[in-house]
Amino acid sequence: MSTQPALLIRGADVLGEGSRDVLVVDGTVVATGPDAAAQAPGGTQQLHADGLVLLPGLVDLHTHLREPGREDAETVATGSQAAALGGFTAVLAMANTDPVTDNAEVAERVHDLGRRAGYVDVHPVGAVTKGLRGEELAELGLMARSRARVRVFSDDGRCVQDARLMRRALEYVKAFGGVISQHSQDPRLADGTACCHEGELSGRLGLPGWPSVAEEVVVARDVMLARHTGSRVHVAHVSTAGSVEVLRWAKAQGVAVTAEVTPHHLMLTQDLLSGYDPTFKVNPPLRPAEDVEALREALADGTIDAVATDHAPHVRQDKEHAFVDAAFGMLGLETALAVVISTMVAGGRMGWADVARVMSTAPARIAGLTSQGRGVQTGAPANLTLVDPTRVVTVDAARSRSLSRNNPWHGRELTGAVHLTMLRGRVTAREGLVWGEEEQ
Ligand SMILES: NC(=O)N[C@@H](CC(=O)O)C(=O)O
Ligand SMILES: [Zn+2]
Ligand SMILES: [Zn+2]
Repeated sequence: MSTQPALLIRGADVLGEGSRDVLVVDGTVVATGPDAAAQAPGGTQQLHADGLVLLPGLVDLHTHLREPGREDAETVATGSQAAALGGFTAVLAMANTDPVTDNAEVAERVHDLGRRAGYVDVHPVGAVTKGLRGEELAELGLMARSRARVRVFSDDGRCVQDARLMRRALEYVKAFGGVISQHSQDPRLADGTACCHEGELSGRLGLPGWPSVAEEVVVARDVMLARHTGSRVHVAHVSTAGSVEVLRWAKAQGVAVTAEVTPHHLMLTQDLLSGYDPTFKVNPPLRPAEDVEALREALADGTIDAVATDHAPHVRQDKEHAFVDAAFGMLGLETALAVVISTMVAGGRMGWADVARVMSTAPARIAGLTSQGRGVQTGAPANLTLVDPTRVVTVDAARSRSLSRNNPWHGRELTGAVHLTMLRGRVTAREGLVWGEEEQ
């Protein structure tokens, strides 16, 4: 392994708490503060970071990398590049691949592809049930003990509908500190055709309705199963005010439940569907403004623990259909931080320490990652993200590193841009370029 030159980051605003120098040697933060410069060994490179905010590297609990099986939509390498450009140093790769990540062999393959690409730590999520069929449990223990050390399990894309299976899965993963991440959608209340928030709009547009209660009944049930089993449940892509109410109650009872919200559910509303553009078709659907407001409030007050992208790339042929026939999902890795800054920081609802909590520390804790989300402290691995907090960027879908173009942010002005991302001291992305392109 080649050794990295030491790096002194000068004058960055660390978590918004004031400017400090940070010295990185051999992939580790070795000093912060006034004496960092004095400790720098000969040959240390300097990075002038005045006006930039330094955050711990972001961790995404919910990414679809599509490999194996749909390498035309995304690969571990291209998704990892998009992640690094978005300020991430670790991503959890969902199990709805082909073949499904429901055994140790596929999990290790995804893990190793991530290692080889080298832009972010790729942690495979294991399926809860074999083939995502919802019938029998997948090889949870074997995946946990594999080289991939799987801790997060999800049938995402599908809901684990059977309460008995969900109960057994929760009991099983408790033994090794795992967590079940649930795609909360009661398929009897919102089937596979449901694609528009159920209400006046779905009626007017003539689209099959996806009622809020289809999410809320599953969240409520799972909270009770978590309480009963004493195990951990995580609610993926929370989208309604009612789910927030259930979460608030459950947390007050001390139930081990955590939840994530996506950037799109924090900013975009259902009225975008009136043009029938399949770019805005996503599961769960975009909701009314009242839900968006409830989600923002819940993120700010800690009821929702984390922001997760649900980056869901799809090739043109799967998206360019009549709205009802198009695939569900939208891109998110490269824009997530800017959306959080634009919706939560710019208006003063959250500070930088909160951003670090919801996009790094909390997701790392939920996923059981010990070398991520550690903050900017001496002795911690140098997984870091430098942000230009006031730069306004107009999103251009054509410039994305993702192989797919289903980008709901195209043409939007967002505040905040990733300046640099570092994984264990190595620069993985810098000003729109990824590692390897830099030196040319
Ligand atoms: N979110 C989506 O609309 N789609 C996801 C699956 C999922 O997260 O449910 C996908 O895999 O495309
Ligand atoms: Zn889902
Ligand atoms: Zn998903």
